[in-house]
Amino acid sequence: MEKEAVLTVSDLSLYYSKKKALNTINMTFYKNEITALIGPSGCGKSTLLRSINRMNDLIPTVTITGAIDYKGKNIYSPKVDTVDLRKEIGMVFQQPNPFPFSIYENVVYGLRLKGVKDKALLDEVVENSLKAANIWDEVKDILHSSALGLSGGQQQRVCIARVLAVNPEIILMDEPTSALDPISAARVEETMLELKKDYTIAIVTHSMQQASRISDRTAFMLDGNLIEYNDTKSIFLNPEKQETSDYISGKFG
Ligand SMILES: Nc1ncnc2c1ncn2[C@@H]1O[C@H](COP(=O)(O)OP(=O)(O)OP(=O)(O)O)[C@@H](O)[C@H]1O
Repeated sequence: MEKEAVLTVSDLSLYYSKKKALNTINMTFYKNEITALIGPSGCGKSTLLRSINRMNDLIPTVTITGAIDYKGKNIYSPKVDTVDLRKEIGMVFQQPNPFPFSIYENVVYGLRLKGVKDKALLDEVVENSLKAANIWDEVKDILHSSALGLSGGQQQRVCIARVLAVNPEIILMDEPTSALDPISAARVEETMLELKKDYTIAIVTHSMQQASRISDRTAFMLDGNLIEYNDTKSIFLNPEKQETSDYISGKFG
């Protein structure tokens, strides 16, 4: 069955001042899939990921050409409200970044900003988001303790719950497990596999094992170019391009 496209990147180029970091990228992300972006350091993975919810707009030297179509609109159209966009296309970072508040307040942060006051509703969102992020059982009795008291892996799952609480469609994850120990990383990977039933996920990873374990599709990037994009099995078992083959066999990067 044809997969449903959620977001399409068309001829996207991005400069930091004069440095070209993305060169005419074309790719489509599909619903309920995990798409991995791989490639050596500096190839533009994080830049591409951050372009998908316009995080690069926060950098004054950035210029962008091309388009990213989401729900029939170019997200770079001046009419798009980036605050709303970043709720629909949420982001989880490499370093878990909980706010210095309770676990509960971390999860409801986005809803409080929207002015939601209904306690029963907030309680429900907290429970559902923490359950979906695979951490409810560990924190349900300490919801009002500081999130900073949790382990790194638990903090990362609370950050995932914070993203889920505002009901996103797409979750962008920039090396979400690289700061975690292997057991915590495995819990986050399990969480991602659960989440893809309801969400679409794009992940930047340095770990080819991680990409091959959890992603449905993999994009290999080099020097700002998208070299090859295919289902993950094909990329790892039968790459079409020599550069892809060299990278996955560890010849560089
Ligand atoms: N804020 C910035 N200002 C200027 N140049 C930047 C900025 N962010 C990234 N770059 C440059 O753009 C290029 C792509 O960087 P990017 O972080 O997207 O690569 P990456 O593949 O994610 O790397 P890594 O795997 O090391 O995180 C690099 O040459 C980097 O130095």
